[in-house]
Amino acid sequence: MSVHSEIKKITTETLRKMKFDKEKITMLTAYDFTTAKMVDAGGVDSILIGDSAANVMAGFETTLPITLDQMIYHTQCVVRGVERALVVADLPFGTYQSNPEKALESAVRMMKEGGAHSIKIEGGIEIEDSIRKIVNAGIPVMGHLGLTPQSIYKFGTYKVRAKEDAEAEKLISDAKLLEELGCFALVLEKIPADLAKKVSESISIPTIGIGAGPDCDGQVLVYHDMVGMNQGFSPKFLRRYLDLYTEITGAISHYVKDVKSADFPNKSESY
Ligand SMILES: Nc1nc(=O)c2c([nH]1)NC[C@@H]1CN(c3ccc(C(=O)N[C@@H](CCC(=O)O)C(=O)O)cc3)CN21
Ligand SMILES: CC(C)C(=O)C(=O)O
Ligand SMILES: [Mg+2]
Repeated sequence: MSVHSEIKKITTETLRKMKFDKEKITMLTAYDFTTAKMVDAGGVDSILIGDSAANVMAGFETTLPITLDQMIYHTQCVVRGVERALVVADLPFGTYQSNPEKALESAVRMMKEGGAHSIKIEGGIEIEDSIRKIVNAGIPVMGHLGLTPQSIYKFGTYKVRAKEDAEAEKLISDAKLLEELGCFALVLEKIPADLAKKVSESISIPTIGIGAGPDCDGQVLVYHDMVGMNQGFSPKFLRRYLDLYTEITGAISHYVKDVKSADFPNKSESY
């Protein structure tokens, strides 16, 4: 560790303390070095290398096809750009479910090769043994409940989850289980705001919401969605802070026009 480092790095302990102090936690995704530098400089507390990379980086319909090798590559790129934020990397579909040994192996690769500070996996009681195994190896685990996109073929839709009492009860007991298993935080995706509030108040680890209302301990969005690069995705929970799709396509057509008209490059741009 450098003696010159002045930036106070965010740790899982920082997030725990932020919940205790009622300071909201901010999280955004990033998948590459240049974006990670900007997201970190903007002051987010945590950066997620989401398996949403399958969608926004690779153009797949679901998150299922992305591989552990590909997630490790994205994580390596992000880690090189981050100075302050806590880095969380999604383990992709098929690398941790139903096999605790394989789960630990995947998590270790993500830490060792990817350089992540922690990992995130989707599910509750179904993946209890995998979580226990990974936590026992000293790897911080973030849980993910509610809409869990790796199970899209089980549910068939991306509709709001846990609206019925039975599903809400299971979500509450899963959240308590994740806390008991030693997860340091958990994502709550697309569930009723009242339920997210209840969960957030009933556990001591931070909840990070996406489409889970204002009472979570923090919020997460996909970078490409919040800067308006991703025009095709408009769920109600999304707030767009820029319209980069329009900005960037505008700049590109301007460049095309300048080259076609021989305006670019000019004398001062030539040797
Ligand atoms: N670009 C992007 N942003 C995300 O937030 C995201 C991903 N990709 N990929 C992985 C998961 C999938 N997520 C999703 C996917 C769909 C909806 C959603 O609300 N879809 C529809 C409604 C579907 C329905 O009602 O059946 C919508 O309104 O856009 C929300 C979160 C969140 N994650
Ligand atoms: C939407 C967030 C929580 C996620 O899991 C992802 O980006 O993959
Ligand atoms: Mg994900």
